[in-house]
Amino acid sequence: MGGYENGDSPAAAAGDGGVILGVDGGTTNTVCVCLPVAMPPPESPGAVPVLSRAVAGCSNRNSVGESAALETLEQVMAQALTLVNTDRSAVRAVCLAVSGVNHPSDQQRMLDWIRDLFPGHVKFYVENDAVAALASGTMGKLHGCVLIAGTGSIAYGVTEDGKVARAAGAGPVLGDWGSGYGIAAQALTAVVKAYDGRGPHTNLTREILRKLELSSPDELIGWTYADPSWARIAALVPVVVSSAEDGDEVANKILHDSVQELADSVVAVVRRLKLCGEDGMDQFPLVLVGGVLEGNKKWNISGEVVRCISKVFPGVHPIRPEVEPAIGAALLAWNHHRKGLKLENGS
Ligand SMILES: Nc1ncnc2c1ncn2[C@@H]1O[C@H](COP(=O)(O)OP(=O)(O)OP(=O)(O)O)[C@@H](O)[C@H]1O
Repeated sequence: MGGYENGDSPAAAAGDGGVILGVDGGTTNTVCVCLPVAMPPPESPGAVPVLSRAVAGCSNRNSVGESAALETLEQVMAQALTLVNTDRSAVRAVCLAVSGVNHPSDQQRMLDWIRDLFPGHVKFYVENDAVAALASGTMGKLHGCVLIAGTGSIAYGVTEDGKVARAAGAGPVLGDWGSGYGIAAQALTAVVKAYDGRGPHTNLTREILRKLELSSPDELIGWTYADPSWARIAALVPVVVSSAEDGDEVANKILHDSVQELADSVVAVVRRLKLCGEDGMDQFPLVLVGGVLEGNKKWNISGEVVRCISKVFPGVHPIRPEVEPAIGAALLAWNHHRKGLKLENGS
């Protein structure tokens, strides 16, 4: 990922204009990137001059508690600055996009905390991590909708005047059926139902048992109780996809229903934010992120989701980001900082 030009010292690479930090804080890990303030607007993802990139562990306060999450954020930002031989005094703006920031009170608490770490002139933007994913597809512009489908799923939209809306993303108990967990849980349920005689025969039984090295559906009970972590269940999605590709009707129905769920969450967000007019023809970006939306040989989940959405909103403009969310967060802060400078200069 990026780096500074050969021959430049890190401090020179940071330049007199100072630096911007972008942080993508997740449950699995936390990434911080450092960009120079003095850079031309990047015309392509490859043109973003990343000065440094640091990685740390989980910073979701719902998973590890507030003090551990804040400590991780502080460490990862310090490490990114050390890698360019500079310190907090060089920072002009920071965007923290962190999972678990769902409410204005979460945002306010984090702002109060981060203000004490940096000099008074630094500008801060605290957002949900979905915002960094959106910005990674729009190169820092906050407008449009992002659909994330990994272990969990969420649709999150932002308008140019700052209104936000989300749909799904509430966890499996509250109906995220398009998520990796949702798809795999439906597949496991179908296997158990078929075994009981409550549902149709499905090749998912053979394929899932083979994958888990179990010999009977009875053993699934012990397997799920042994460790019900969402990611462990969600890891079965490729088995569902390959069974559907091989013509299994139950697997195909699970994927079609999940595609509809994902499309419905995007449509709900676009409607609520009026990102598209009544005729559905206005163009709006839809950034697609997460393992479930990766391309497959035959069963193209993201392609099907976009096809469903475009029946309602033909103006949908799908984007697969070419930069990581932390760079999206940094570009967002960089854009805000640049606009602020222009206003100060009266241009
Ligand atoms: N080829 C594939 N087709 C469909 N799904 C896949 C494919 N490869 C991996 N997956 C699924 O993608 C999910 C993991 O995606 P990702 O790594 O984006 O999620 P995560 O970061 O663990 O979750 P979250 O974004 O909710 O924190 C798992 O459910 C996995 O089974």
